[in-house]
Amino acid sequence: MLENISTAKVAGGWHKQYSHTSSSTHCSMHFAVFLPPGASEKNKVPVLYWLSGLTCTDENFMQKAGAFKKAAELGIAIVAPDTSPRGENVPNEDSYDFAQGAGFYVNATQAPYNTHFNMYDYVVKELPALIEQHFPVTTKKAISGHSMGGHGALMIALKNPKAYTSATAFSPIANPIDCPWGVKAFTGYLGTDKSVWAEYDSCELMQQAKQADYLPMLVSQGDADNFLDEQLKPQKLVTVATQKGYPLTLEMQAGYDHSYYFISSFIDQHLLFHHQFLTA
Ligand SMILES: N[C@@H](CCC(=O)N[C@@H](CSC=O)C(=O)NCC(=O)O)C(=O)O
Repeated sequence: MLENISTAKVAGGWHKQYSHTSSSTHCSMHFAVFLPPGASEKNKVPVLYWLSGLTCTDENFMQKAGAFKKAAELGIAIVAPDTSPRGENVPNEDSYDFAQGAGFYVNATQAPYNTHFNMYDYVVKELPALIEQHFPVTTKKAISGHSMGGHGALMIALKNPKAYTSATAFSPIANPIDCPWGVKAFTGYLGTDKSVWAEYDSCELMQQAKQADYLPMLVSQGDADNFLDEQLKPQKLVTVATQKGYPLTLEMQAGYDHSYYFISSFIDQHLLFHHQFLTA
């Protein structure tokens, strides 16, 4: 059962927020959807799933990325889930990089997080099924995200290469098993067995990928990003991609930081990148 929370016309289309009870996270979840003008049961449109970063909700991308005009022009719907389960009964911590607002798009195995923190299942299975049931969309899907959400987008595409036409990321946490944000989150959600961590690490997954499962990837990274060297490490993904002949392009952008100012500067390019594969 979907509950509509807000509706606003934008760029000739519609931005809407919903809540629903999730069978994956066992709590109420919020998501936002942008429907381009003309989307209807007779004219279904493909979907870009957007995964946000630490501290975000469904609102950050929709309010700050400036994606609506280009998505409207290209006829692409955008769906932005929250970044974690939330609520009084959901475990939380007094930190910005773990628990609520920081689900890392994994299925937690460790108590007390394993009841609610199943964001992988939510994003990969439950949310697309819900979107395809209730909105005028096709089954063609692409995926993108920022920082923690960039990790989520690349990792989910690598694990489900037939489900997505293409994947892009802004400033992704490219190798979470080897950076402080990732080590903290994976220890808390997945325990200490690093073979389990590897199942959610884009570098490890790309290393295992079969050529028949390769899909086009674009990564944009600002060179003035404070998190670049310690947390993000996109060059490690490029090293694997080069070894494997994987079709990943990393574009370093001079002077840009980690913020939505960067995302809003290049979101049109990412939408155009996905459009060519969503409409092929
Ligand atoms: N300590 C900072 C960190 C929060 C931050 O920078 N969040 C980014 C994503 S970082 C990686 O996942 C973000 O998107 N913030 C929201 C926004 O609208 O900019 C802090 O707590 O501020």
